[in-house]
Amino acid sequence: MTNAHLKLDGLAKSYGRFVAVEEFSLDISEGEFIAIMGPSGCGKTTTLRMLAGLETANRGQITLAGTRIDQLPVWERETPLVWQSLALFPFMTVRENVEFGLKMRGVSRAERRRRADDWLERLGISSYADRNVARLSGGQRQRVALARSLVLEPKVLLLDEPLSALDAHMAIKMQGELKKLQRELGITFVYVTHSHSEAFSLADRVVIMNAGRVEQIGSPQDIFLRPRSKFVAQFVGGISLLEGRVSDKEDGKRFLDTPDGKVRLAHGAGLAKGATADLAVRADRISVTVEPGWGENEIACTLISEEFAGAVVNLHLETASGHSLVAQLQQRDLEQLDASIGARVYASWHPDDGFLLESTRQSGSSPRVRAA
Ligand SMILES: Nc1ncnc2c1ncn2[C@@H]1O[C@H](COP(=O)(O)OP(=O)(O)OP(=O)(O)O)[C@@H](O)[C@H]1O
Repeated sequence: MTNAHLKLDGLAKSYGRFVAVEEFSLDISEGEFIAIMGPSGCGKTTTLRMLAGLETANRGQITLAGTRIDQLPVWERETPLVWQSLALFPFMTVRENVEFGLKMRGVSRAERRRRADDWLERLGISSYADRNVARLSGGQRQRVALARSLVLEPKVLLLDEPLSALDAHMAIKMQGELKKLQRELGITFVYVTHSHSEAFSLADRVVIMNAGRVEQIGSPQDIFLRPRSKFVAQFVGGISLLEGRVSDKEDGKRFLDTPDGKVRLAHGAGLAKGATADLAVRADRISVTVEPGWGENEIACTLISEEFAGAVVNLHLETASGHSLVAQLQQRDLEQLDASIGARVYASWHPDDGFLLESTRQSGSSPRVRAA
């Protein structure tokens, strides 16, 4: 038994021998905001289309509020999809677009109008009600697309990169509005996006996909602070990875032998001697100095480049073995560092700030084509 509102159980989709989605399982609670992320082609849209009923899964089940829906046609699913190209009817007015779904469901003219006008009002687009949608800005069209789905009072709203056509300013504004709306209505959102900031600021849980598989599901904090695999660490960014072999215990402490020297692992790092492991350290936990001797875990590096990112600056470093590390400094600390590009510097961190990745699967290493 499960009390999941929307349950995806082992969903899989192939096109010929190409595996678009290998196995997707997720229990979603009522009113939860789920974001699905991953590189282009990893299977995000295919997953959403299976939920919407626009694609038939080869395997697996979808259950909504205890009822199996994967056999139902699109119009009986109550899981409308709002997608990037919007697909509004260009020859209709804003109000006609919003009323369309209700008309298809046989709702009376007066009731259609009342409900459509209510949503136009809520989304701040009443003054455009009689305008042709072709004469709206991207942000206005986005609101019409939302109104058109929300007027049907869906249990789940599926959104495929809904803000990708908007400029950065409008996208941020709409992000806030979407989150507010989702909270107020208590509707479950499943939201596909390429934008890290959208996923991490909006979602209750983020799903990271890679080559048709789910790599990690967790709260934004979990994913950001505790990426499970090398792939997720690299995808999320801002994390330095060091490969090595776990060495003998010395004075009760465990070390990792890396090509750039020995580094101490956090207490409780439970790996057997000789095991290979990937150590991850967040960029904001790495200190950079021009003199050695400041930290317990210290690696000599060359300063390769500085990347300004507002109040902070990312320093890209290279170890003697050619490994890349990234350290995030405050502008003030950078001024104090006084090191130019090409200079020898020392990257250090506290052992407790390093964590071992659970899985060492490489990006793109999973076979995606089934044997004939
Ligand atoms: N109808 C189809 N026939 C064959 N292959 C398809 C079909 N639809 C999708 N694919 C392939 O399945 C894979 C997953 O596609 P999907 O659209 O789900 O990716 P995505 O993660 O949403 O990518 P993007 O971020 O670029 O939109 C891709 O390699 C795509 O080319």
